[in-house]
Amino acid sequence: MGFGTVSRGGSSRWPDQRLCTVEMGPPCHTSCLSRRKSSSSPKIKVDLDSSTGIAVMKFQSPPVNSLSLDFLTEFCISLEKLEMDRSCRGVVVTSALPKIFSAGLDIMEMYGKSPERCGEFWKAVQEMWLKLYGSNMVTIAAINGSSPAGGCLMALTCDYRIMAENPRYGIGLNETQLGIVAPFWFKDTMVNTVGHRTTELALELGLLYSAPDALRLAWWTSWCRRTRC
Ligand SMILES: CC/C=C\C/C=C\C/C=C\C/C=C/C(=O)SCCNC(=O)CCNC(=O)[C@H](O)C(C)(C)COP(=O)(O)OP(=O)(O)OC[C@H]1O[C@@H](n2cnc3c(N)ncnc32)[C@H](O)[C@@H]1OP(=O)(O)O
Repeated sequence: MGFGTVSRGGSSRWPDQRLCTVEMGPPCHTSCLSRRKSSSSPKIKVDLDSSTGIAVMKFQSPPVNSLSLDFLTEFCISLEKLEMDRSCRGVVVTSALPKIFSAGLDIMEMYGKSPERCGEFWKAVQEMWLKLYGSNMVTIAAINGSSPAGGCLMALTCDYRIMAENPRYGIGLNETQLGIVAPFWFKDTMVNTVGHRTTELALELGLLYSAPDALRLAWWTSWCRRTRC
């Protein structure tokens, strides 16, 4: 798989060449296996191949990988652990569930909760964004399912995106369709990737894009024809 370039740098873990390639073929002889480190928390599984320096972080929180306080906390801890592991240079975030990358913020976290709990939740959302955006590692979203709202934010916050081509999968900041306003820093993250005009239209209308449409609008430079990638 090939990925396009973005202007982000300042890390020794970034490859010298600005075009980077990730091979995700079958690993499988013994010496390779011994370089694999796995860890699993209830909602997130991480596999790090120290020989390539690439970790795959899989979301496994049925039914829709919604971003609950627990999910976000596990996400940040997993990312921090990889950040501290000098053998890890890049991380692919993806879903272990069929059809869904992430349904975005867990709606149940925003309903009938105490102000303290709401504050804790919102801080965790911001923490996820800050940690992912500020990561020293190369971050890649392999979007193998629908990715509305907060799920889209997470994908946009990565350095690179690849999306599985399936007409049922949509990605976008569709908050307007839900009657809520995307926070300014959600909007800014989208502007940084696709520019002002596309963002303005997308947010006003609460659009969800298919992979080919998003590709045309420069959300990414590659999409994957398999439904699972
Ligand atoms: C405290 C906070 C303070 C301030 C913040 C204030 C405002 C924040 C403002 C804006 C930012 C908002 C960002 C967001 O991310 S809001 C969430 C937006 N996401 C959605 O609306 C997604 C809605 N879901 C879907 O479109 C579909 O479910 C999906 C395409 C993901 C999957 O479709 P599918 O047909 O496969 O499954 P469903 O039958 O629809 O759902 C299965 C199951 O999952 C539950 N579900 C779905 N989405 C969520 C979610 N985001 N949070 C929690 N639960 C979710 C759904 O209810 C079903 O449950 P059940 O009926 O029990 O089976």
